Amino acid sequence: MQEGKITSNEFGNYLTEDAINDMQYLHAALTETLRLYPAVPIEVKYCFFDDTLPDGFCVNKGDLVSYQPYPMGRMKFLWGDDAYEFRPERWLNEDGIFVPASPFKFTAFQAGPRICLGKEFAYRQMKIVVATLLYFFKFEMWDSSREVRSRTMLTLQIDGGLHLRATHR
Ligand code: HEM
Repeated sequence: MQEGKITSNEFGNYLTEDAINDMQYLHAALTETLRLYPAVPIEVKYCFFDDTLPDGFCVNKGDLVSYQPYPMGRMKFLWGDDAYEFRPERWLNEDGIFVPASPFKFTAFQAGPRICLGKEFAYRQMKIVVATLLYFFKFEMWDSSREVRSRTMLTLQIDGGLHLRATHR
């Protein structure tokens, strides 16, 4: 620990409700990460009865219907020409305040009555962990020439892991 630096326990005291709510850019960066790399990349639903979807498409009992957060997060007609770019600013208004997208467009947490119950809790956890790590450490790729690829399982995983070098700030 460098002289003059606070400890991680002391840093924790700064992570109040207000401080976490004020982390608008971090909220945007986490959302942008989930847009491009949704933890659940592909979802399948089973129809319990015949039904008509909002666009008029008919489904029958026993049909499987899939919605796919991974490709949806990269569709240019949904996100614009820079859909493949990691740009947290797309989520912020001119005052730097996070503006949520419809959960039917940003589907990483699903949407409707069965939307992820832990969504807000997950954001809080992610903000606490990321804010603490970034306060104390700088991260860089262990091998900057390596291309990071994801692997689609039930959840989205990083092929071969993500090897980083962490140095104290
Ligand atoms: C970044 C983190 C998370 C993501 C991306 C995420 C995503 C999702 C998704 C896509 C579903 C729908 C699954 C399905 O029905 O097929 C879901 C459901 C659910 N999640 Fe999360 N989740 C996250 C964190 C959490 C946490 C931390 C909790 C608990 C504290 C949680 C609790 C739940 C529960 C209870 C459901 C079921 C809701 C229902 O079926 O009515 N999630 N989540």
